[in-house]
Amino acid sequence: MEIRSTTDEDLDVFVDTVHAAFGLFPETPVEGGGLWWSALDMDRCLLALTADGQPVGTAAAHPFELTLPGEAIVPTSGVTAVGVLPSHRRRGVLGTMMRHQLTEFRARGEFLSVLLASEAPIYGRFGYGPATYTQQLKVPRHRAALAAPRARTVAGAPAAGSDNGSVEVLRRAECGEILEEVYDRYRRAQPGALSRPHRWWALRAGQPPISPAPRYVAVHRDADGVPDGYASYSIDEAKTLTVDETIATDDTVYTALARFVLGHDLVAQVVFKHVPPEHPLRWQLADFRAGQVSDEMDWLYVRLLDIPQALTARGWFTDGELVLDVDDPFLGEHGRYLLTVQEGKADCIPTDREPDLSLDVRDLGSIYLGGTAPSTLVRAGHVLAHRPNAAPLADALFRADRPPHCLHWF
Ligand SMILES: CC(=O)SCCNC(=O)CCNC(=O)[C@H](O)C(C)(C)COP(=O)(O)OP(=O)(O)OC[C@H]1O[C@@H](n2cnc3c(N)ncnc32)[C@H](O)[C@@H]1OP(=O)(O)O
Repeated sequence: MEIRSTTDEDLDVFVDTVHAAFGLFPETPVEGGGLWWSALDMDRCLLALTADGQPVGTAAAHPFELTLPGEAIVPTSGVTAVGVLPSHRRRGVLGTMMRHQLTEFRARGEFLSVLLASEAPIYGRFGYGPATYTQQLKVPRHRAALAAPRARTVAGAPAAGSDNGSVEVLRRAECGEILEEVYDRYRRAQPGALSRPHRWWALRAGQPPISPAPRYVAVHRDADGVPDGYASYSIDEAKTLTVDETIATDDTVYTALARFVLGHDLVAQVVFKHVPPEHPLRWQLADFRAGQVSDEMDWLYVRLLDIPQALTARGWFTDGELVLDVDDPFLGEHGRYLLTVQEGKADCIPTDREPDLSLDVRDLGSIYLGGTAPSTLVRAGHVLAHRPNAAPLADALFRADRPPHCLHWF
């Protein structure tokens, strides 16, 4: 089995092979782009070939930036387009491609990698753990009233800022660069969010609202007219208004956009796709049970490649000290680290002190962004706590400024 990097000349073979692996036929290119694979960087793709040169496997990586807790922005490779022909499965082709990729990422100086998994059991063995989660929120319109915010200042005035902005509805094709600019501001402050490289928007490569699919977009502007949020949506024959994504640079803007779609005439229900866990919108509904949560699922998987670098890159919100004993069976590595957090910054050095927690690198990937509590993995039997207060201390340390969330599909 040979694994080799591709060039632009390999695009057709790559696209045919990955589609055959998924049992699909490649779509016919359309003018104006819109095809997911048009955004691939061919010099970051791999082909697996048999001894007689037949392509049987594919893997690709997008160069993204990932926002970590504390608004730290780091480069990462987003693994995608992984496929092995049905005729060549379970012979180790994927394992060989994964090893090749991880070596390449490290050679580029990257200390973590991410992906979205087609099936949850595939990637744990390669050191990837689910790290962000997403869910749908459905609200019947007749139960969609928002409660008045209860928080008051000491002087008794409402504490929540009122929205001084405005909402304008545009067709997707009329939005110009507004969505790209607003998304970029949003993702820089949202832990777990990925950058969307300009070429994705230019090529219309991705899911709505990036793709050319027809959409209306409610664009929110601040008091000075500067766009600071949007909700891209469509309404079907069953009178369901489905919001592809609600992107807001702060909570007041999110509330204004939610209020707008929830108040839309001639609509029976509103479905918000991709709501982050613990999002305040459910609490804002006057009728808590009006918000029906469904389709909760894992989204971004994280794989650490350099543990001290990764742990010192993110922001921290509680001081403390923890010894982590980390096993990386796929890469055949093992390390014990003393993590010391002081005033928002971490130091992470090798140690031979007794460990507080012993864990697999995939589980460290799951807790890294603050979206999975270490104590949950202790209770699940995956992480071993060596003393009673190790898990609560780890929970407090790893918790992020807000739950990580990613809604970029790749
Ligand atoms: C990030 C993305 O692109 S997600 C898209 C992933 N691709 C797909 O789902 C397309 C359809 N599936 C496929 O193309 C293939 O089945 C792949 C790519 C998932 C796996 O490729 P293979 O070459 O068969 O995997 P490989 O032989 O290296 O398997 C390595 C191990 O993973 C296991 N494994 C592989 N696929 C799966 C799966 N879908 N579910 C559970 N375990 C799996 C194998 O059993 C093997 O375990 P072992 O080492 O204990 O024996």
